[in-house]
Amino acid sequence: MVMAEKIAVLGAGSWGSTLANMLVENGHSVMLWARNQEQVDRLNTEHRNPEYMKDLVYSDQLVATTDMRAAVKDASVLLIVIPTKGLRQVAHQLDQLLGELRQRPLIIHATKGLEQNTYKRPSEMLEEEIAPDHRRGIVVLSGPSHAEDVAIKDMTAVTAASTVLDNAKEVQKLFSNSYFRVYTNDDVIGAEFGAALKNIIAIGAGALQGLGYHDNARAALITRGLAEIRRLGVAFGANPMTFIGLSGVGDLVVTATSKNSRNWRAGYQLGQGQKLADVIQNMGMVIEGVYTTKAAYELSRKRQVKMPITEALYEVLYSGKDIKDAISQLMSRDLTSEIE
Ligand SMILES: NC(=O)C1=CN([C@@H]2O[C@H](COP(=O)(O)OP(=O)(O)OC[C@H]3O[C@@H](n4cnc5c(N)ncnc54)[C@H](OP(=O)(O)O)[C@@H]3O)[C@@H](O)[C@H]2O)C=CC1
Ligand SMILES: O=C(CO)COP(=O)(O)O
Repeated sequence: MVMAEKIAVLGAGSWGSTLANMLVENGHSVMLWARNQEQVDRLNTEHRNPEYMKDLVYSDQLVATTDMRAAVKDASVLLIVIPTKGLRQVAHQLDQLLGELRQRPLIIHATKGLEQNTYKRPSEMLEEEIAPDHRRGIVVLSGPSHAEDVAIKDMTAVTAASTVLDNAKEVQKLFSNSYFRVYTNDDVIGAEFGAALKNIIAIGAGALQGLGYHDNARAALITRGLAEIRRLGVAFGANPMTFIGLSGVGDLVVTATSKNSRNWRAGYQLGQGQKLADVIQNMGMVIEGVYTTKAAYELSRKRQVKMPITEALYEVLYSGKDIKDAISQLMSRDLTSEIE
């Protein structure tokens, strides 16, 4: 039997609201923080989230609020599910609150990306913004987990990664249930690089499908995509084994093969000839891979790590290169060995 905790979930989009609902069903007392009052009112009265996960009827035990202080007060655990772009600012606000409230919760995040210009991973941003005496530890929750599947209680397995294994084990106990199984890992760097970079490959996989390519092309992209994800991660100290785990190949496969993936769908629409600006505007949810492609491309050049697929996608997204030309160029590079 798991001890019931007071948990604050910051970020009420597709993933934050789904996880908040699951944590309520796991027996915890959960407050979900969002910045939109109408969204909060509808969550509290109709138990629906107007813009995200529209088919999900949320538990009537889930309490939403726009007051971050009320959400965080007395919470022993905080789960942050804010897109990469907004993470630092929310973490900064949170740090001030935790100082005032004199609290030191365990901080979990489920954000998948790299910060623009600094190339920081989410846990690095959290470490920089939240003072050590305002937190017990930081844990990454990652892995193949579309909110759509978790909302219908489909079988899901993910990773809780922390340099302090006891913290990862705590998260494992809080989140695991009959359909959601959490494994632990001590490789935060690998978990975060896997999570961020798989979105680039998912856009590529969607684009291939949009262009009419088939199974062999997708398998090639996923496999060679994993090779460059691992290359960059290992250059920053990741354990290579992490990339054959849930937060590596697991998340890559789910995202690069599913219509539930926002990144895959974005790629598909690009492959069908839509403009990037229209794709972003019409998605209505974050497409992390668009921004991660830029950060990863710049980082790979800085570190001199070869990432040909990321580079090709960067040129398509940011320099207006035709996708078909990018594919021809990728296929006509010097022939090389698979194993480095
Ligand atoms: N969706 C999924 O299945 C999964 C997503 N993830 C990751 O989780 C993160 C969130 O994704 P997801 O929930 O899908 O995204 P959505 O686009 O569905 O929702 C984003 C949420 O974050 C809020 N938000 C954005 N910026 C800020 C900010 N500056 N301050 C406060 N709130 C903000 C939005 O609020 P508002 O509505 O007011 O704009 C919204 O509630 C991403 O990094 C994603 O990669 C990880 C695993 C699975
Ligand atoms: O990270 C995810 C699943 O594990 C969600 O991916 P998308 O953001 O592409 O939907």
